[in-house]
Amino acid sequence: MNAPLRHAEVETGSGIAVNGATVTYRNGLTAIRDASFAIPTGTIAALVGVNGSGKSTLFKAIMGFVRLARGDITVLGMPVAEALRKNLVAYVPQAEEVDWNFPVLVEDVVMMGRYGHMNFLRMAKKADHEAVEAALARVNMLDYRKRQIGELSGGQKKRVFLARALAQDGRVILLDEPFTGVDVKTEDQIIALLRELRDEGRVMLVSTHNLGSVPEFCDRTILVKGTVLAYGPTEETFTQANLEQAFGGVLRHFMLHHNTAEEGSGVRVFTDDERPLLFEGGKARRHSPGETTGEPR
Ligand SMILES: Nc1ncnc2c1ncn2[C@@H]1O[C@H](COP(=O)(O)OP(=O)(O)OP(=O)(O)O)[C@@H](O)[C@H]1O
Repeated sequence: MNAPLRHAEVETGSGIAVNGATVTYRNGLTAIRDASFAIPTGTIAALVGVNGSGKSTLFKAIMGFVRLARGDITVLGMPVAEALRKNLVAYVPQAEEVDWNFPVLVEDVVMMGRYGHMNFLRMAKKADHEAVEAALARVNMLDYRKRQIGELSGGQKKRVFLARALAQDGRVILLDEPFTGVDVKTEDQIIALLRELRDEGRVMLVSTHNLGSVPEFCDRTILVKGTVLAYGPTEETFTQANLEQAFGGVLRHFMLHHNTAEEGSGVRVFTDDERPLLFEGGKARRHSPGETTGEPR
């Protein structure tokens, strides 16, 4: 019998359930040990941790790219291999994983999301073209459909890969650092889109270094450091104490170097996109636009 999940949740509509997962790479390094978390459908969850903490390894495990030495993962209640066969898992990669010099048009990238729906000849049908068009319209990139992918800005590239996930109609969407290299406006657009997708009952798992945005739009947070340190509703897990455990000195360094001011129980953390994160009584919230920052409250 499997060990019970930490913060045991019995959820109907299970989105992703990772139970005691351990991944050891060929060189003998165990990147993730005994990791457990569960995310229900209709959720945006943040996967938060420092570089090398194992976020990508968890993504790879959910996409079946790496084998589990122990434990198991189910996606929408089925084993990973079955969910992949049914084309249910979509992936939005980090910019660094993509060869931007490869000569391919925006609409061709989005069409790749349809491959799993086509037969082995990969002949696009009317429905496939319609899905590509709808996906590009949804991310406001229809006007760029004939552009070379390498000719786009960082935020536009992200939106094209989001459109690919939409064209695929993935019920579970894994997004690796979706806010790196995008401006605040694009970040807001992406967040708005993720909220719509959540309301459609999809599951989004978002790996991010941008702590500032997490309490704003992620319902759940999973803190990673070689294992899952904590997971659950963001208001319970995204606490100063848990973040310090996950980030160790890095969080303090981050605070020290970003004009943090401590007053009473509130610690202001000025994040890289200039929208500070504020810890009050150990809990985080983001400053609202217009709210004064740096002033005693
Ligand atoms: N193919 C591999 N073979 C051996 N070790 C690996 C491999 N891929 C990753 N690792 C190691 O596993 C650990 C976790 O790496 P992982 O890429 O999952 O971290 P991450 O949290 O995604 O980091 P980042 O934020 O930098 O993307 C690291 O120590 C890394 O060096």
